[in-house]
Amino acid sequence: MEPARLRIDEVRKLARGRDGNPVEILKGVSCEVFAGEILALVGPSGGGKSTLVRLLNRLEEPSAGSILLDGEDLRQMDPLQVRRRIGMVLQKPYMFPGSAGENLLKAFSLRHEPVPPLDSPLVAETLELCRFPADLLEQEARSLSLGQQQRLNLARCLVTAPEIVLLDEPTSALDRPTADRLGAGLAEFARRRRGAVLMVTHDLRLAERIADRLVYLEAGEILEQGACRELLAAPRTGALRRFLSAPEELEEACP
Ligand SMILES: Nc1ncnc2c1ncn2[C@@H]1O[C@H](COP(=O)(O)OP(=O)(O)OP(=O)(O)O)[C@@H](O)[C@H]1O
Repeated sequence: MEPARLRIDEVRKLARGRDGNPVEILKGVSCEVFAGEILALVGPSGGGKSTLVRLLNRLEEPSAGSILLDGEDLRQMDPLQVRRRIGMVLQKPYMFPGSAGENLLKAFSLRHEPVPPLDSPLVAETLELCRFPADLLEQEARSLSLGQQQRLNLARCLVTAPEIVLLDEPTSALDRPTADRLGAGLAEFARRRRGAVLMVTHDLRLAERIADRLVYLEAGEILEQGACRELLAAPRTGALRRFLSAPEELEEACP
C-alpha cells in the first residue's frame, strides 16, 4: 500500500473559550489521506471540522501532535510552500474584478509565478475537470451564477496543480445538479491527477457518490472512520447512526 500523503497524528487544538478558559477543540485526532482518494469529513456542527482543515493549510497551528506531508512535518515547511502543495477551496467563492479568465489565472500572478496562456492544455484540462465552459472565460466573473463561480473557484485551485485539495462545504449553496457536477470534477481530479481530496461536507449524498472513505468527527474526536459507502449504509457506532438519522442533518444533506 502507498504511504499516506497526509498523516494527521494525535493532533490537539486548544483555544480560549468565551469565558476565558481553555477549550479543547480537537482532542487527539489521527487519520490519513492517500493519493487518488476523496475523504469526506463529516460530523455535527461545532465538532472541529473547519479547525482541522485550517491546521492542514497552516492557517492555524496544532497545540500538540503532528501533521506530516509526505513524511515531513508541516511546521518545518514554509507556509507558502505548504499552500502551493495543499490547495484550499472555501465555501464562499471570492471573485476578483475582471473576467472569469483573469480570475482563473490570478492564482499564478498572486504567487508571482509564470502565467500560462488561457489556451494552454493545462487550462483546457482544468476547465474540463471542473465542468466550466470555456466560452464563459470572457464574461465578468462577478456576473456568473453562484454555481459557475463555485466551479471557477475550484478551477482556480486545480489549475496550479496542487497535490492535495481541501474543501470546506464546497456544495452548501448549490442545487443538486450543480453540486453533482462539482463532485464529478473532484472525482476526476483524484483519479486522473492522483490528487488527494479532503472534503468537509454535510452533503451525505455527495459523500456517498464520490468519497472513498469517511471520517466522523464529533466534539473534537474521531469516533468512526472507514469505507464511505459501507459506513453510511451500516454505521458501527451509535454516534454516527444518530448523526445519520438526525432530521436536521438529513435536511441539509438532501436539499
Ligand atoms: N479560534 C477559536 N477560539 C475559540 N473557539 C474556537 C475557535 N475556533 C473554533 N472554535 C470553536 O471550536 C469548535 C469547533 O469549531 P469548527 O468551526 O472547527 O467546527 P465545525 O465542525 O467546522 O462546525 P460547522 O459544521 O458548524 O462549520 C466550535 O465550538 C467553535 O466555536
